[in-house]
Amino acid sequence: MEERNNLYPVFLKVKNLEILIVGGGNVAEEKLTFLLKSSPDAKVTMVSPMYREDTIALAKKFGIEMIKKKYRRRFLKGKHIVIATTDVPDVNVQVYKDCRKRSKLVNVADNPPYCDFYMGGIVTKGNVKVAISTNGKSPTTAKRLRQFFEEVIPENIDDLVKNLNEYRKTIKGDFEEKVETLNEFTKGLIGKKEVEHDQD
Ligand SMILES: C[C@@]1(CC(=O)O)C2=NC(=C\c3[nH]c(c(CCC(=O)O)c3CC(=O)O)Cc3[nH]c(c(CC(=O)O)c3CCC(=O)O)/C=C3\N/C(=C\2)[C@@H](CCC(=O)O)[C@]3(C)CC(=O)O)/[C@H]1CCC(=O)O
Ligand SMILES: NC(=O)c1ccc[n+]([C@@H]2O[C@H](COP(=O)([O-])OP(=O)(O)OC[C@H]3O[C@@H](n4cnc5c(N)ncnc54)[C@H](O)[C@@H]3O)[C@@H](O)[C@H]2O)c1
Repeated sequence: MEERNNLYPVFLKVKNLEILIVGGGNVAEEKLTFLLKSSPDAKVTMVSPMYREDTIALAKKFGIEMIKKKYRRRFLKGKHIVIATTDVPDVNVQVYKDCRKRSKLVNVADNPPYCDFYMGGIVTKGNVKVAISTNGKSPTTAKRLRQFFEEVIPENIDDLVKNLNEYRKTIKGDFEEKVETLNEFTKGLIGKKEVEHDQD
């Protein structure tokens, strides 16, 4: 069987979730930067005895709580998602074990066997978001694809979404009729006159 990405993507309301980042170095800063780029309203706490200057500035800007201590199990309390980024492999593995034991989602950054989930390449255009994964095989490809889609997805894609959202409210009929009307109306968008499987 050919290899295939079986990961299931979800779009988390991180505004309502508690995220903990363990560590405050380069990797922590990279993960935090991309998290906040996608989701500036994410609720994040960091725990680390040392932070980079730029990380402190970023944390201040986005209201992120910073605890200046070494990781302890008790810092997991109330957290839903945990990202471990320290330069001490044993600490990262301990975070992983502590989280698994408590059924918390955990990602040891850049360490696929110790990840319940992977961070993705993310493109946001208004209400539209595209997330990219290479199944952990090539983060560089995820980054390049992200850059590609940032270029090709038109800035005004959000106008279309908003217009269709308004139009959708005005359509009469039952659910099936509405679906049919919306599908008919948007056929041209994918550049084909005939769409064979309209529900796909
Ligand atoms: C997408 C992105 C999101 C983010 O970080 O938020 C992300 N990595 C990014 C960049 C990036 N990371 C690395 C490089 C250097 C080039 C290289 O080494 O390849 C570059 C590129 C660069 O910086 O140019 C180093 C690296 N990363 C991982 C490993 C281990 C391994 O591959 O085995 C190593 C080697 C460590 C070592 O050598 O020791 C692993 C993971 N990195 C992932 C995500 C997950 C898989 C995502 C997927 O399924 O594709 C996964 C599995 C786990 C995770 O961390 O979640 C972000 C781009 C964001 C953007 O630009 O939009
Ligand atoms: N820098 C990179 O781009 C890169 C790329 C691939 C892999 N890595 C690996 O990832 C790891 C982290 O790299 P980095 O560049 O972020 O390191 P770093 O030295 O910049 O940061 C490590 C951070 O972990 C914190 N830390 C150490 N012990 C801790 C503990 N007990 N509890 C909480 N925090 C603790 C430190 O205070 C520091 O903030 C390293 O093992 C490195 O080899 C780094």
